[in-house]
Amino acid sequence: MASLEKDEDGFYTPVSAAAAAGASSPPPADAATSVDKKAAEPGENNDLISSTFEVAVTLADQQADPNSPLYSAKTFEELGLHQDLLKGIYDMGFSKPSKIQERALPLLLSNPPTNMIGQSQSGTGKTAAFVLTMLSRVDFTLNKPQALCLAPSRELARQIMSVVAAMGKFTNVQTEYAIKDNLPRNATNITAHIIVGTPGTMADLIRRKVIDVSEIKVFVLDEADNMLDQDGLGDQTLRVKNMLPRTHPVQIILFSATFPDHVRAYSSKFAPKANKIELQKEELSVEGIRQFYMDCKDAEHKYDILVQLYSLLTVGQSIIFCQHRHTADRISARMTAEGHRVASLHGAKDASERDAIIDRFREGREKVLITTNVIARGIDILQVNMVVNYDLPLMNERDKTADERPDIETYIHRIGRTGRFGRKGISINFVHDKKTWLQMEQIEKAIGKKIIRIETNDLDEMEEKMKKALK
Ligand SMILES: Nc1ncnc2c1ncn2[C@@H]1O[C@H](COP(=O)(O)OP(=O)(O)OP(=O)(O)O)[C@@H](O)[C@H]1O
Repeated sequence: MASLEKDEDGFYTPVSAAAAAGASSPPPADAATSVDKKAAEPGENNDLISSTFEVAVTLADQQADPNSPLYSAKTFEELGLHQDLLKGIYDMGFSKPSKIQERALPLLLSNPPTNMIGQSQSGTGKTAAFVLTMLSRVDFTLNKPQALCLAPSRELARQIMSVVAAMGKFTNVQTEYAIKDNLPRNATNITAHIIVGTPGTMADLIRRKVIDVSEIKVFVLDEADNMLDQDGLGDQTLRVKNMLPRTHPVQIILFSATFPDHVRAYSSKFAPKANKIELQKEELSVEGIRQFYMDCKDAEHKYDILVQLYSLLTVGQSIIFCQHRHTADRISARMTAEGHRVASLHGAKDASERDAIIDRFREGREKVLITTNVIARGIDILQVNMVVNYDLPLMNERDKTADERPDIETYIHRIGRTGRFGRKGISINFVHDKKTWLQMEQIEKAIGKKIIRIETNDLDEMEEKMKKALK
Protein backbone atom coordinates (compact mmCIF):
# COMPACT_ATOMS: atom_id res chain seq x y z
CA MET A 1 0.00 0.00 0.00
CA ALA A 2 1.45 3.39 -0.99
CA SER A 3 1.56 6.09 1.66
CA LEU A 4 2.20 9.78 1.13
CA GLU A 5 5.05 11.80 2.48
CA LYS A 6 5.53 15.57 2.46
CA ASP A 7 9.02 16.70 1.54
CA GLU A 8 10.78 19.96 2.35
CA ASP A 9 9.31 21.73 -0.69
CA GLY A 10 5.77 20.93 0.29
CA PHE A 11 5.33 18.11 -2.22
CA TYR A 12 3.37 15.02 -1.32
CA THR A 13 5.09 11.99 -2.80
CA PRO A 14 3.71 8.46 -2.82
CA VAL A 15 6.09 6.15 -1.00
CA SER A 16 5.82 2.43 -1.68
CA ALA A 17 6.12 0.04 1.21
CA ALA A 18 9.39 -1.26 -0.25
CA ALA A 19 10.86 2.21 -0.58
CA ALA A 20 9.72 3.09 2.92
CA ALA A 21 11.44 -0.05 4.17
CA GLY A 22 14.68 1.15 2.59
CA ALA A 23 14.78 -1.05 -0.50
CA SER A 24 17.77 -0.49 -2.76
CA SER A 25 17.44 2.13 -5.48
CA PRO A 26 16.44 1.14 -9.04
CA PRO A 27 19.03 0.55 -11.76
CA PRO A 28 20.35 3.63 -13.57
CA ALA A 29 17.82 5.48 -15.67
CA ASP A 30 19.42 4.57 -18.98
CA ALA A 31 18.60 0.92 -18.35
CA ALA A 32 15.12 1.67 -19.63
CA THR A 33 15.78 4.56 -21.96
CA SER A 34 15.39 4.32 -25.68
CA VAL A 35 15.95 6.86 -28.38
CA ASP A 36 13.34 6.58 -31.08
CA LYS A 37 15.09 7.00 -34.40
CA LYS A 38 12.28 5.98 -36.69
CA ALA A 39 12.97 7.46 -40.11
CA ALA A 40 10.35 8.46 -42.62
CA GLU A 41 8.31 5.54 -43.80
CA PRO A 42 7.83 5.41 -47.56
CA GLY A 43 4.30 6.00 -48.67
CA GLU A 44 3.32 8.11 -45.69
CA ASN A 45 2.03 11.36 -46.98
CA ASN A 46 1.73 13.35 -43.80
CA ASP A 47 4.92 15.33 -43.11
CA LEU A 48 4.37 15.19 -39.41
CA ILE A 49 3.53 11.55 -38.99
CA SER A 50 6.52 10.53 -41.09
CA SER A 51 8.84 13.02 -39.39
CA THR A 52 12.28 11.96 -38.27
CA PHE A 53 12.59 13.86 -35.02
CA GLU A 54 13.92 11.84 -32.13
CA VAL A 55 12.38 11.33 -28.74
CA ALA A 56 14.05 9.64 -25.80
CA VAL A 57 11.64 7.49 -23.82
CA THR A 58 12.53 6.72 -20.22
CA LEU A 59 10.20 4.37 -18.41
CA ALA A 60 9.46 4.65 -14.71
CA ASP A 61 9.58 0.86 -14.56
CA GLN A 62 13.29 0.31 -14.98
CA GLN A 63 12.88 -3.36 -15.82
CA ALA A 64 10.64 -2.71 -18.82
CA ASP A 65 11.86 -2.54 -22.40
CA PRO A 66 11.00 0.85 -23.89
CA ASN A 67 11.32 -0.59 -27.40
CA SER A 68 8.61 -3.12 -26.76
CA PRO A 69 5.61 -2.79 -29.10
CA LEU A 70 3.58 -2.48 -25.90
CA TYR A 71 4.87 1.06 -25.58
CA SER A 72 4.05 2.25 -29.05
CA ALA A 73 0.68 2.23 -30.81
CA LYS A 74 0.43 2.66 -34.55
CA THR A 75 -3.36 2.79 -34.54
CA PHE A 76 -5.95 4.21 -32.16
CA GLU A 77 -7.65 0.78 -32.03
CA GLU A 78 -4.57 -0.81 -30.45
CA LEU A 79 -4.96 1.43 -27.44
CA GLY A 80 -8.04 -0.36 -26.19
CA LEU A 81 -10.02 2.88 -26.05
CA HIS A 82 -13.77 2.78 -25.52
CA GLN A 83 -15.79 2.70 -28.77
CA ASP A 84 -17.37 6.06 -27.92
CA LEU A 85 -13.93 7.66 -27.75
CA LEU A 86 -12.81 6.05 -31.00
CA LYS A 87 -15.94 7.48 -32.61
CA GLY A 88 -15.00 10.91 -31.25
CA ILE A 89 -11.44 10.63 -32.58
CA TYR A 90 -12.54 9.63 -36.07
CA ASP A 91 -15.27 12.25 -36.04
CA MET A 92 -12.49 14.82 -35.57
CA GLY A 93 -10.84 13.53 -38.71
CA PHE A 94 -7.85 11.85 -37.02
CA SER A 95 -6.92 8.64 -38.81
CA LYS A 96 -3.81 7.57 -36.90
CA PRO A 97 -1.81 8.69 -33.89
CA SER A 98 0.93 11.27 -34.29
CA LYS A 99 4.38 10.42 -33.00
CA ILE A 100 3.85 11.80 -29.50
CA GLN A 101 0.44 10.13 -29.31
CA GLU A 102 1.93 6.85 -30.53
CA ARG A 103 4.56 6.90 -27.79
CA ALA A 104 2.69 8.61 -24.95
CA LEU A 105 -0.78 7.07 -25.08
CA PRO A 106 0.16 3.46 -24.25
CA LEU A 107 2.10 4.76 -21.24
CA LEU A 108 -0.62 7.18 -20.18
CA LEU A 109 -3.39 4.59 -20.39
CA SER A 110 -1.61 1.66 -18.76
CA ASN A 111 -2.56 0.47 -15.28
CA PRO A 112 -1.73 1.16 -12.56
CA PRO A 113 -1.66 4.80 -13.72
CA THR A 114 1.85 6.24 -13.96
CA ASN A 115 2.87 9.88 -14.04
CA MET A 116 4.11 11.32 -17.33
CA ILE A 117 6.45 14.11 -18.33
CA GLY A 118 6.00 14.47 -22.07
CA GLN A 119 7.78 16.75 -24.49
CA SER A 120 7.08 17.17 -28.17
CA GLN A 121 7.25 20.12 -30.55
CA SER A 122 4.48 22.66 -30.99
CA GLY A 123 1.53 21.50 -33.04
CA THR A 124 2.28 17.78 -32.83
CA GLY A 125 -0.85 16.67 -30.96
CA LYS A 126 -0.10 16.70 -27.25
CA THR A 127 -3.60 17.86 -26.38
CA ALA A 128 -5.28 14.75 -27.72
CA ALA A 129 -2.88 12.59 -25.68
CA PHE A 130 -3.87 14.08 -22.34
CA VAL A 131 -7.54 14.65 -23.23
CA LEU A 132 -7.96 10.98 -24.19
CA THR A 133 -6.33 10.01 -20.90
CA MET A 134 -8.74 12.16 -18.90
CA LEU A 135 -11.76 10.87 -20.82
CA SER A 136 -10.60 7.25 -20.46
CA ARG A 137 -10.20 7.47 -16.72
CA VAL A 138 -13.50 9.16 -15.90
CA ASP A 139 -16.39 7.07 -14.55
CA PHE A 140 -19.35 8.76 -16.25
CA THR A 141 -21.83 7.26 -13.77
CA LEU A 142 -20.24 9.18 -10.89
CA ASN A 143 -21.20 12.83 -10.83
CA LYS A 144 -18.07 14.22 -9.24
CA PRO A 145 -14.95 15.93 -10.58
CA GLN A 146 -12.42 13.28 -11.58
CA ALA A 147 -9.91 15.08 -13.79
CA LEU A 148 -8.41 18.57 -13.52
CA CYS A 149 -6.47 20.29 -16.28
CA LEU A 150 -4.58 23.56 -15.90
CA ALA A 151 -3.39 25.87 -18.66
CA PRO A 152 -1.70 29.28 -18.53
CA SER A 153 -4.41 31.35 -20.25
CA ARG A 154 -8.18 31.40 -20.51
CA GLU A 155 -7.86 31.19 -24.29
CA LEU A 156 -5.93 27.93 -24.01
CA ALA A 157 -8.27 26.54 -21.34
CA ARG A 158 -11.21 27.21 -23.68
CA GLN A 159 -9.41 25.56 -26.58
CA ILE A 160 -8.59 22.46 -24.51
CA MET A 161 -12.23 22.29 -23.48
CA SER A 162 -13.29 22.30 -27.11
CA VAL A 163 -11.07 19.25 -27.65
CA VAL A 164 -12.62 17.53 -24.60
CA ALA A 165 -16.06 18.27 -26.03
CA ALA A 166 -15.17 17.02 -29.51
CA MET A 167 -13.41 13.83 -28.35
CA GLY A 168 -16.06 13.17 -25.73
CA LYS A 169 -18.96 13.95 -28.07
CA PHE A 170 -20.27 10.37 -27.96
CA THR A 171 -19.81 9.97 -24.19
CA ASN A 172 -21.79 11.41 -21.27
CA VAL A 173 -18.94 13.61 -20.14
CA GLN A 174 -19.84 16.75 -18.22
CA THR A 175 -17.38 19.58 -18.11
CA GLU A 176 -16.88 22.87 -16.32
CA TYR A 177 -14.45 25.77 -16.55
CA ALA A 178 -12.37 27.15 -13.74
CA ILE A 179 -11.56 30.46 -15.41
CA LYS A 180 -12.19 34.02 -14.26
CA ASP A 181 -15.68 35.47 -14.54
CA ASN A 182 -17.17 32.28 -15.86
CA LEU A 183 -19.13 30.82 -12.97
CA PRO A 184 -21.92 32.62 -11.14
CA ARG A 185 -20.51 34.08 -7.91
CA ASN A 186 -22.86 31.95 -5.83
CA ALA A 187 -21.93 28.63 -7.48
CA THR A 188 -21.58 26.09 -4.70
CA ASN A 189 -20.98 22.63 -6.03
CA ILE A 190 -19.48 21.61 -9.35
CA THR A 191 -20.36 18.04 -10.27
CA ALA A 192 -18.77 17.98 -13.74
CA HIS A 193 -16.33 15.13 -14.48
CA ILE A 194 -13.58 17.18 -16.11
CA ILE A 195 -12.63 20.71 -15.09
CA VAL A 196 -10.30 22.81 -17.21
CA GLY A 197 -9.00 26.16 -16.04
CA THR A 198 -6.27 28.50 -14.99
CA PRO A 199 -4.41 27.90 -11.73
CA GLY A 200 -5.55 30.92 -9.66
CA THR A 201 -9.25 30.33 -10.25
CA MET A 202 -8.91 26.55 -9.88
CA ALA A 203 -7.11 26.96 -6.54
CA ASP A 204 -9.76 29.40 -5.35
CA LEU A 205 -12.67 27.10 -6.27
CA ILE A 206 -11.07 24.14 -4.54
CA ARG A 207 -10.30 26.19 -1.44
CA ARG A 208 -13.93 27.35 -1.27
CA LYS A 209 -15.02 23.71 -1.75
CA VAL A 210 -16.96 24.58 -4.90
CA ILE A 211 -14.84 21.87 -6.47
CA ASP A 212 -14.77 18.67 -4.45
CA VAL A 213 -11.46 16.99 -5.21
CA SER A 214 -12.03 13.75 -3.29
CA GLU A 215 -12.48 11.67 -6.48
CA ILE A 216 -9.79 13.32 -8.64
CA LYS A 217 -7.77 10.69 -10.49
CA VAL A 218 -5.93 12.72 -13.12
CA PHE A 219 -4.18 16.08 -12.85
CA VAL A 220 -2.84 17.57 -16.09
CA LEU A 221 -0.60 20.58 -16.61
CA ASP A 222 -0.49 21.74 -20.21
CA GLU A 223 2.46 24.05 -20.93
CA ALA A 224 3.90 22.49 -17.80
CA ASP A 225 7.23 24.33 -17.75
CA ASN A 226 5.30 27.61 -17.71
CA MET A 227 2.84 26.34 -15.11
CA LEU A 228 5.65 25.30 -12.76
CA ASP A 229 7.77 28.40 -13.27
CA GLN A 230 8.42 29.94 -9.89
CA ASP A 231 8.41 33.43 -11.38
CA GLY A 232 4.92 32.96 -12.77
CA LEU A 233 2.19 30.45 -12.13
CA GLY A 234 4.22 27.99 -10.03
CA ASP A 235 2.83 28.97 -6.64
CA GLN A 236 -0.82 28.67 -7.67
CA THR A 237 -0.19 25.37 -9.44
CA LEU A 238 1.48 23.96 -6.36
CA ARG A 239 -1.45 25.15 -4.25
CA VAL A 240 -3.81 23.14 -6.44
CA LYS A 241 -1.61 20.08 -6.24
CA ASN A 242 -1.33 20.22 -2.46
CA MET A 243 -5.13 20.28 -2.12
CA LEU A 244 -5.54 17.04 -4.10
CA PRO A 245 -6.58 13.90 -2.21
CA ARG A 246 -3.97 11.93 -0.34
CA THR A 247 -6.13 8.87 0.13
CA HIS A 248 -5.38 7.51 -3.33
CA PRO A 249 -2.73 8.16 -6.02
CA VAL A 250 -3.47 10.83 -8.60
CA GLN A 251 -1.92 10.45 -12.05
CA ILE A 252 0.07 13.61 -12.78
CA ILE A 253 0.63 14.47 -16.42
CA LEU A 254 2.95 17.26 -17.57
CA PHE A 255 3.19 18.25 -21.23
CA SER A 256 5.07 20.98 -23.06
CA ALA A 257 7.17 21.65 -26.14
CA THR A 258 9.89 23.03 -23.86
CA PHE A 259 11.35 21.90 -20.55
CA PRO A 260 14.30 24.21 -19.87
CA ASP A 261 16.97 22.81 -17.58
CA HIS A 262 15.91 24.89 -14.59
CA VAL A 263 12.45 23.28 -14.46
CA ARG A 264 13.42 19.71 -15.34
CA ALA A 265 14.44 18.71 -11.82
CA TYR A 266 11.40 20.42 -10.37
CA SER A 267 9.12 18.67 -12.87
CA SER A 268 10.47 15.31 -11.77
CA LYS A 269 9.63 16.21 -8.19
CA PHE A 270 6.20 17.47 -9.10
CA ALA A 271 5.44 14.30 -11.07
CA PRO A 272 7.51 11.68 -9.27
CA LYS A 273 8.44 8.34 -10.86
CA ALA A 274 7.14 9.55 -14.21
CA ASN A 275 7.56 7.96 -17.60
CA LYS A 276 9.47 10.53 -19.64
CA ILE A 277 9.43 11.44 -23.30
CA GLU A 278 12.04 14.03 -24.15
CA LEU A 279 13.20 15.86 -27.26
CA GLN A 280 16.80 16.45 -28.23
CA LYS A 281 17.82 20.09 -27.67
CA GLU A 282 18.40 20.84 -31.35
CA GLU A 283 14.94 19.63 -32.33
CA LEU A 284 12.81 22.00 -30.33
CA SER A 285 11.06 23.62 -33.28
CA VAL A 286 9.41 21.89 -36.21
CA GLU A 287 10.97 21.87 -39.67
CA GLY A 288 7.97 23.43 -41.38
CA ILE A 289 8.53 26.88 -39.88
CA ARG A 290 10.89 29.07 -41.93
CA GLN A 291 12.46 31.76 -39.82
CA PHE A 292 13.37 35.21 -41.16
CA TYR A 293 14.47 38.55 -39.82
CA MET A 294 14.18 42.12 -41.05
CA ASP A 295 16.71 44.75 -40.19
CA CYS A 296 14.67 47.89 -39.49
CA LYS A 297 16.26 51.33 -39.17
CA ASP A 298 14.63 52.23 -35.87
CA ALA A 299 11.53 51.55 -33.80
CA GLU A 300 9.30 53.71 -36.04
CA HIS A 301 10.54 51.88 -39.12
CA LYS A 302 9.22 48.64 -37.59
CA TYR A 303 5.73 50.09 -37.78
CA ASP A 304 6.19 51.13 -41.42
CA ILE A 305 7.40 47.66 -42.35
CA LEU A 306 4.48 46.02 -40.59
CA VAL A 307 2.08 48.18 -42.57
CA GLN A 308 3.91 47.29 -45.80
CA LEU A 309 3.56 43.64 -44.90
CA TYR A 310 -0.19 43.95 -44.40
CA SER A 311 -1.27 42.34 -47.66
CA LEU A 312 1.02 39.37 -47.00
CA LEU A 313 -0.23 39.11 -43.43
CA THR A 314 -3.74 38.66 -44.71
CA VAL A 315 -3.01 35.96 -47.29
CA GLY A 316 -3.69 33.48 -44.50
CA GLN A 317 -3.88 34.64 -40.91
CA SER A 318 -1.12 36.10 -38.78
CA ILE A 319 -0.22 36.87 -35.20
CA ILE A 320 1.97 39.85 -34.28
CA PHE A 321 3.69 39.61 -30.89
CA CYS A 322 4.66 42.73 -28.93
CA GLN A 323 6.35 43.08 -25.58
CA HIS A 324 3.79 45.39 -24.00
CA ARG A 325 0.02 45.63 -23.99
CA HIS A 326 0.20 49.33 -24.80
CA THR A 327 2.30 48.61 -27.90
CA ALA A 328 -0.32 46.12 -29.11
CA ASP A 329 -3.08 48.66 -28.54
CA ARG A 330 -1.12 51.51 -30.11
CA ILE A 331 -0.22 49.61 -33.28
CA SER A 332 -3.70 48.27 -33.70
CA ALA A 333 -5.27 51.72 -33.20
CA ARG A 334 -2.88 53.28 -35.72
CA MET A 335 -3.36 50.59 -38.31
CA THR A 336 -7.12 50.71 -37.89
CA ALA A 337 -7.08 54.50 -38.32
CA GLU A 338 -5.14 53.98 -41.55
CA GLY A 339 -7.87 51.70 -42.86
CA HIS A 340 -6.39 48.27 -42.07
CA ARG A 341 -8.35 45.61 -40.31
CA VAL A 342 -6.59 44.25 -37.22
CA ALA A 343 -7.59 43.14 -33.73
CA SER A 344 -5.65 43.34 -30.48
CA LEU A 345 -5.77 40.96 -27.55
CA HIS A 346 -4.02 41.08 -24.19
CA GLY A 347 -4.51 40.43 -20.51
CA ALA A 348 -5.78 43.92 -19.64
CA LYS A 349 -9.00 43.37 -21.59
CA ASP A 350 -11.94 41.92 -19.73
CA ALA A 351 -12.92 38.28 -19.98
CA SER A 352 -15.87 38.59 -22.34
CA GLU A 353 -13.95 40.88 -24.68
CA ARG A 354 -11.02 38.44 -24.77
CA ASP A 355 -13.36 35.57 -25.60
CA ALA A 356 -15.05 37.52 -28.38
CA ILE A 357 -11.73 38.59 -29.94
CA ILE A 358 -10.16 35.13 -30.03
CA ASP A 359 -13.42 33.58 -31.28
CA ARG A 360 -13.60 36.05 -34.15
CA PHE A 361 -9.97 35.32 -35.02
CA ARG A 362 -10.58 31.58 -34.84
CA GLU A 363 -13.49 31.91 -37.20
CA GLY A 364 -11.26 33.82 -39.62
CA ARG A 365 -13.36 36.97 -39.35
CA GLU A 366 -10.23 38.81 -38.31
CA LYS A 367 -7.02 37.99 -40.17
CA VAL A 368 -4.40 39.84 -38.14
CA LEU A 369 -4.14 39.60 -34.39
CA ILE A 370 -1.79 41.88 -32.47
CA THR A 371 -1.03 40.51 -29.05
CA THR A 372 1.40 39.88 -26.19
CA ASN A 373 2.79 36.68 -24.69
CA VAL A 374 -0.70 35.92 -23.37
CA ILE A 375 -1.38 33.68 -26.37
CA ALA A 376 2.22 32.68 -27.11
CA ARG A 377 1.50 29.14 -25.95
CA GLY A 378 -0.82 26.42 -27.10
CA ILE A 379 -3.20 28.32 -29.34
CA ASP A 380 -4.01 26.14 -32.34
CA ILE A 381 -5.38 27.93 -35.38
CA LEU A 382 -4.39 26.01 -38.48
CA GLN A 383 -4.79 28.94 -40.90
CA VAL A 384 -2.13 30.99 -39.13
CA ASN A 385 0.78 30.88 -41.57
CA MET A 386 2.71 33.89 -40.33
CA VAL A 387 4.03 35.02 -36.97
CA VAL A 388 5.77 38.36 -36.53
CA ASN A 389 7.94 39.11 -33.53
CA TYR A 390 7.45 42.87 -33.61
CA ASP A 391 9.40 42.83 -30.34
CA LEU A 392 11.60 39.85 -29.52
CA PRO A 393 10.58 37.97 -26.36
CA LEU A 394 12.85 38.83 -23.43
CA MET A 395 13.45 37.25 -20.07
CA ASN A 396 12.42 40.42 -18.26
CA GLU A 397 8.80 39.89 -19.33
CA ARG A 398 8.89 36.61 -17.52
CA ASP A 399 10.74 37.37 -14.34
CA LYS A 400 10.07 41.13 -14.11
CA THR A 401 13.76 41.94 -13.75
CA ALA A 402 16.10 43.96 -15.93
CA ASP A 403 17.24 40.75 -17.67
CA GLU A 404 17.45 41.59 -21.36
CA ARG A 405 18.46 38.16 -22.59
CA PRO A 406 16.09 36.70 -25.14
CA ASP A 407 13.50 34.28 -23.81
CA ILE A 408 14.19 31.21 -25.92
CA GLU A 409 11.25 29.14 -24.69
CA THR A 410 8.76 31.89 -25.42
CA TYR A 411 10.33 32.35 -28.86
CA ILE A 412 9.82 28.65 -29.63
CA HIS A 413 6.21 28.78 -28.47
CA ARG A 414 5.45 32.03 -30.32
CA ILE A 415 6.71 30.78 -33.68
CA GLY A 416 4.93 27.50 -32.99
CA ARG A 417 1.57 29.24 -33.50
CA THR A 418 2.23 28.55 -37.16
CA GLY A 419 3.41 25.37 -38.90
CA ARG A 420 0.85 23.28 -37.02
CA PHE A 421 0.66 19.53 -37.57
CA GLY A 422 2.97 19.33 -40.55
CA ARG A 423 1.87 22.60 -42.19
CA LYS A 424 4.23 25.26 -43.50
CA GLY A 425 4.65 28.58 -41.76
CA ILE A 426 6.79 31.69 -41.60
CA SER A 427 8.13 33.67 -38.69
CA ILE A 428 9.67 37.12 -39.05
CA ASN A 429 11.69 38.84 -36.37
CA PHE A 430 12.02 42.61 -36.42
CA VAL A 431 15.38 43.91 -35.21
CA HIS A 432 16.17 47.61 -35.19
CA ASP A 433 19.45 48.25 -33.38
CA LYS A 434 22.61 46.54 -32.21
CA LYS A 435 21.00 45.29 -29.02
CA THR A 436 18.06 43.60 -30.73
CA TRP A 437 20.33 42.23 -33.44
CA LEU A 438 22.53 40.59 -30.78
CA GLN A 439 19.47 39.22 -29.03
CA MET A 440 18.34 37.64 -32.28
CA GLU A 441 21.79 36.17 -32.77
CA GLN A 442 21.52 34.57 -29.34
CA ILE A 443 18.19 33.04 -30.32
CA GLU A 444 19.71 31.70 -33.52
CA LYS A 445 22.53 30.11 -31.55
CA ALA A 446 20.23 28.60 -28.95
CA ILE A 447 17.87 26.98 -31.46
CA GLY A 448 20.65 25.93 -33.81
CA LYS A 449 18.81 27.09 -36.94
CA LYS A 450 19.64 29.83 -39.39
CA ILE A 451 17.38 32.88 -39.34
CA ILE A 452 17.42 34.30 -42.86
CA ARG A 453 17.61 38.01 -43.65
CA ILE A 454 14.93 39.65 -45.77
CA GLU A 455 15.64 43.12 -47.17
CA THR A 456 13.21 45.74 -45.96
CA ASN A 457 13.55 47.86 -49.10
CA ASP A 458 12.61 45.25 -51.64
CA LEU A 459 8.97 44.35 -51.27
CA ASP A 460 8.96 42.09 -54.30
CA GLU A 461 11.87 40.03 -53.07
CA MET A 462 10.21 39.84 -49.71
CA GLU A 463 6.97 38.61 -51.20
CA GLU A 464 8.70 36.07 -53.39
CA LYS A 465 10.76 34.65 -50.53
CA MET A 466 7.74 34.33 -48.33
CA LYS A 467 5.52 32.72 -50.91
CA LYS A 468 8.31 30.23 -51.64
CA ALA A 469 8.66 29.43 -47.95
CA LEU A 470 4.96 28.64 -47.72
CA LYS A 471 4.91 26.33 -50.75
N1 LIG B 1 -3.62 12.13 -34.85
C1 LIG B 1 -3.97 13.27 -35.43
N2 LIG B 1 -4.39 13.32 -36.72
C2 LIG B 1 -4.70 14.50 -37.32
N3 LIG B 1 -4.64 15.71 -36.71
C3 LIG B 1 -4.23 15.73 -35.43
C4 LIG B 1 -3.88 14.54 -34.72
N4 LIG B 1 -3.49 14.88 -33.47
C5 LIG B 1 -3.62 16.22 -33.38
N5 LIG B 1 -4.05 16.75 -34.55
C6 LIG B 1 -4.26 18.18 -34.84
O1 LIG B 1 -2.99 18.82 -34.76
C7 LIG B 1 -3.14 20.15 -34.31
C8 LIG B 1 -2.13 20.45 -33.22
O2 LIG B 1 -2.41 19.70 -32.06
P1 LIG B 1 -2.20 20.29 -30.58
O3 LIG B 1 -2.86 21.63 -30.47
O4 LIG B 1 -2.59 19.25 -29.63
O5 LIG B 1 -0.63 20.50 -30.56
P2 LIG B 1 0.34 20.64 -29.31
O6 LIG B 1 1.37 19.59 -29.45
O7 LIG B 1 -0.44 20.68 -28.04
O8 LIG B 1 1.01 22.05 -29.62
P3 LIG B 1 1.52 23.24 -28.63
O9 LIG B 1 2.86 22.80 -28.09
O10 LIG B 1 1.64 24.42 -29.52
O11 LIG B 1 0.50 23.39 -27.56
C9 LIG B 1 -4.59 20.29 -33.87
O12 LIG B 1 -5.28 21.03 -34.85
C10 LIG B 1 -5.10 18.88 -33.79
O13 LIG B 1 -6.48 18.78 -34.07
